[in-house]
Amino acid sequence: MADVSRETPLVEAEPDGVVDAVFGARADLARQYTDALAQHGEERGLIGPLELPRLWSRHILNCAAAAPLFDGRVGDVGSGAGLPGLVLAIARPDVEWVLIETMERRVTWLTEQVDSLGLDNVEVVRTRAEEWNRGPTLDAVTARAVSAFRTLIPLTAPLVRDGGEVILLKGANAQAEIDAAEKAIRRFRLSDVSVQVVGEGVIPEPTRVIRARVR
Ligand SMILES: C[S@@+](CC[C@H](N)C(=O)[O-])C[C@H]1O[C@@H](n2cnc3c(N)ncnc32)[C@H](O)[C@@H]1O
Repeated sequence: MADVSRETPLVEAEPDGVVDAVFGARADLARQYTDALAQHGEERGLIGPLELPRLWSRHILNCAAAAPLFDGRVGDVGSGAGLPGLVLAIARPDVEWVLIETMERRVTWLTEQVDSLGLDNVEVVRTRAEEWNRGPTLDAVTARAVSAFRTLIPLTAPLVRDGGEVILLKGANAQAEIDAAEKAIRRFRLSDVSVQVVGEGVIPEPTRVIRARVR
């Protein structure tokens, strides 16, 4: 008899029509990546089992909703399983993505996914963001679930060119995180710091981002 106590939690069914609406012609690539994460994410230490029943709404679609905000060459600091970087690279093949991740086994996963999805707009770089050695060359940097805005500023702003942006995926506390980051905002010369909600009326859980202009 099967040991039901060790069964994997059910993966969330794809919300009706939303994946096609968000990813368009790239919807099958998004499904391929989501299936891979559902199948291997837990055993490879990329995603907790409690996330599987909300994999589409809380993770994949939540990241994809931010896709229209980016242009040029964009870094994702602490990409982990590929959130948001791989999802964004699927949704926006016209943008170049640099996935910046320090942990070797996560870099291996990201590289495997880039290969199997056939993405030619993604570079995976194994480094700590603090040790990035290409200077302020990116048009924008994003991050999700890495740390509070106050501590993310020194990890992201130095990678961004003059006039570029940090665009960070955040939760309900976004405004409180901005209020707590006053010193770092001044020190790294950020301007136009704001909270924006994207994906309303399209995805089940709209996404909050903190946006700020660098220098
Ligand atoms: C909690 S996970 C979040 C992963 C993913 N962004 C997500 O939303 O699921 C944080 C990731 O950031 C990476 N990380 C933490 N600090 C970092 C740093 N200073 N530079 C690069 N990667 C970092 C960790 O190795 C880990 O993969």
